[in-house]
Amino acid sequence: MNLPESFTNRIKTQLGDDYDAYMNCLDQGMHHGLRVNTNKISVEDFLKISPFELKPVPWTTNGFYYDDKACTPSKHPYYYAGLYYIQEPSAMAPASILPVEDGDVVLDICAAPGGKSTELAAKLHGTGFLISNDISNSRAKALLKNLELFGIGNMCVVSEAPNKLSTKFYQTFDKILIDAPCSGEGMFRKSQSMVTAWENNGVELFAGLQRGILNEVVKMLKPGGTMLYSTCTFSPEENEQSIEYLLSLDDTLELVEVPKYPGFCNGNPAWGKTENAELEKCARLWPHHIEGEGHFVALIHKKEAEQTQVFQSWIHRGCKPDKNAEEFLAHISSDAGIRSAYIEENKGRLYYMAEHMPDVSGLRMLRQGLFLGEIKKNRFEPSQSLAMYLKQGQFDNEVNLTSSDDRVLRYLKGETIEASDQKIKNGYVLVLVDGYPLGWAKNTNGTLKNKYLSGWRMMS
Ligand SMILES: C[S@@+](CC[C@H](N)C(=O)[O-])C[C@H]1O[C@@H](n2cnc3c(N)ncnc32)[C@H](O)[C@@H]1O
Repeated sequence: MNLPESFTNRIKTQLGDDYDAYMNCLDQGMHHGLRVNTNKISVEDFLKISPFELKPVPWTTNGFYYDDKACTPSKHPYYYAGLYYIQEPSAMAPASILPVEDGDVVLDICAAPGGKSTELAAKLHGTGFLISNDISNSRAKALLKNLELFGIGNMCVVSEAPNKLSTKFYQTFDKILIDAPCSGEGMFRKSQSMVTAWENNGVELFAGLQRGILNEVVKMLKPGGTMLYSTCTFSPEENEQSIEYLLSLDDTLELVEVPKYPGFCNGNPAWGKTENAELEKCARLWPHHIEGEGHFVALIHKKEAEQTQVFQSWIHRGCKPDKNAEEFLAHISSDAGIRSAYIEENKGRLYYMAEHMPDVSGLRMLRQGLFLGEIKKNRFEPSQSLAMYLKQGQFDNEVNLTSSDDRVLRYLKGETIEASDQKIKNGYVLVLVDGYPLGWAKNTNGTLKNKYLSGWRMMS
């Protein structure tokens, strides 16, 4: 691999005797992983139907390695059913280690395209609330798609600068993930373009960006709350030194030991500026010690205080849904948990709001709550996100196809399919693969007109 001398000199000083092992491993192929969406399927059930040969990623309960030469999980219908996320294995560590619990209010501040947000949301089990933010609006669109694909409803996707968020959300969050923009030294095996970007930007630019973000998250974490800082780079300036900077902002912050799975190394106090021995509690994942591209992870707790400010809840105005929407929603069973008191309408679009929804007015917002569908010309058109949110048996008109049925791929490509072999009523039908929803179709006497969201279609 072609690496700039400025990088090899620095990493040689950093690694000492480990340098050769690191350099040798860069000439081997990268590791590929997928992470099961436990919001839709248990790991046990997924392993029963998995068409791929999988090997567990040791630091997660739901992450697995696959051989990219033997299979392409991103092209399988289960991917379109949101049963897993394709994720580099060391990138699975941060969301797995942040101890999200039911009912938590969580912020993922640098979230796009959603690799970690999708796992944080799954860990909430439909309770609490997730705000997923990314400063880049175009990347936030991909983030929204991934959260929708995962069937998440108790979320908000925003695209804001951290200082705008902190004016709104003072001491609001139980958990915060900061997967910081970084120089990406752990991405060199993925693409030579990452090396070029590293040469163009350097580590100082990112160290500055990280400090700007840390200044704001520290205000947003509740006393008693926990945050996790991660990067996919190795430079001390962006890792140990960023954590030293964070600790200097608030003396109620303390480092928590990151679990050290086999191959994980301690953070290195000598790579900081204050020689704070506590930095050993951080974890460094190096590609020559684990099967993954590399990461840095730090877990930080804010000590309890007497007073905490609770976020200003969304005021549920509620609405009486339009007659056509109401008729449609009557076909959804109550165990889907969509209660009419929490439905909001905005310009003909209906949203299901979580019970405890932070007030995000005034923020650049891409989505608040679960988008249910739209009233168009006196008809209600259900959304793709509603289809992904539902589970088998929750809509009263379903077509369940097996993954080997060629109609599944044809459906995902946007074609009309025949279903005269199925006992279904005319009108909207939820199309499933092996019991997992893919999207909507409209049945007329056994012919299913395709209603799969055009932007999500499978390319031929
Ligand atoms: C490492 S990536 C995040 C990857 C993501 N957590 C995932 O797992 O898919 C860093 C992200 O930070 C975003 N970003 C950069 N500066 C930011 C800022 N000041 N505030 C919020 N997001 C920022 C970038 O647009 C980028 O999407």
